[in-house]
Amino acid sequence: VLPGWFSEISPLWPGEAHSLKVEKILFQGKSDYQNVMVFQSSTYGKVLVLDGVIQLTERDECAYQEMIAHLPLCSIPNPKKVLVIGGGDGGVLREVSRHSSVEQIDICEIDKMVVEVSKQFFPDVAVGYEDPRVNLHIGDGVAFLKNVAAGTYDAVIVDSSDPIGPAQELFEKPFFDSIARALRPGGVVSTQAESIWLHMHIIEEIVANCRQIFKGSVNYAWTTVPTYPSGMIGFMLCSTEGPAVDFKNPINPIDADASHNKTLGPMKFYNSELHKASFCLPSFAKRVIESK
Ligand SMILES: NCCCN[C@H]1CC[C@H](N)CC1
Repeated sequence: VLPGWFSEISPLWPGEAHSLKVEKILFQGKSDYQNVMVFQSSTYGKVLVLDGVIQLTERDECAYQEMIAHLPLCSIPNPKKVLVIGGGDGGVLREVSRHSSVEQIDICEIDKMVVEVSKQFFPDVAVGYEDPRVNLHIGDGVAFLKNVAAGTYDAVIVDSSDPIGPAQELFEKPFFDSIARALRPGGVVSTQAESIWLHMHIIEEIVANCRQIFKGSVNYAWTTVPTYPSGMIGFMLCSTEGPAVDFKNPINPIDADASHNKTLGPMKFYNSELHKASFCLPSFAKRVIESK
């Protein structure tokens, strides 16, 4: 390791490693599930790292949190009940809370240390927990979904880390089955779906599973996140059988003047044009994803 630099080395992106200059290590701990670290970077603000993998930086977290939340929620009229699996840093909660139609936001995060560390070091991200509609459950998302009554949610957002470690089973078919069961007809799911530059095989398998399970529509969208491997990351956007959902046509714009948007400040990344553009794919990815 170069003095003063953090490099993100992982078997999930062999032969490459994004690096950030480190000013100061702010926290290092080991939870029941993973190593947790926070450092002050020179140019991306504070950085949250789990098992050596960058989860978010203050400078570019907006891209991921806003897109994973607003791509599904702006595609259906009046989302009321939303479930977040993972997302312990609170950033997705912050974005979901911008939707005034939402009445209930359940979140199931397996690692309590992630919640506590985010509240301590990333207050502008963990602000999502301050919304009275939020109900925090600490536990395994797989078990949580087994106890959810069928058809409960309008939207489920799976803000997971990578399929290595605690999040492994959040990429497998039984989990997608349990999401489909928890959604109402025409309900939507948005999941972290890795990078077309690095994980085309993982994406191919996820798309094949989703096509079997989600009989509405199945789409892959993407965004740029400079500090994620390959500088981008994608999402699966799927809907269950029922009222048709056209993810590429954001029918439910965010109520920009809603009171909670005053406390949260304006969005930094998401907008309706970018919503539409995010489903446009390079040919090598289109060939695989749209043929499945
Ligand atoms: N809410 C924080 C986002 C966590 N998402 C993942 C972190 C690890 C990355 N390699 C992929 C995205």
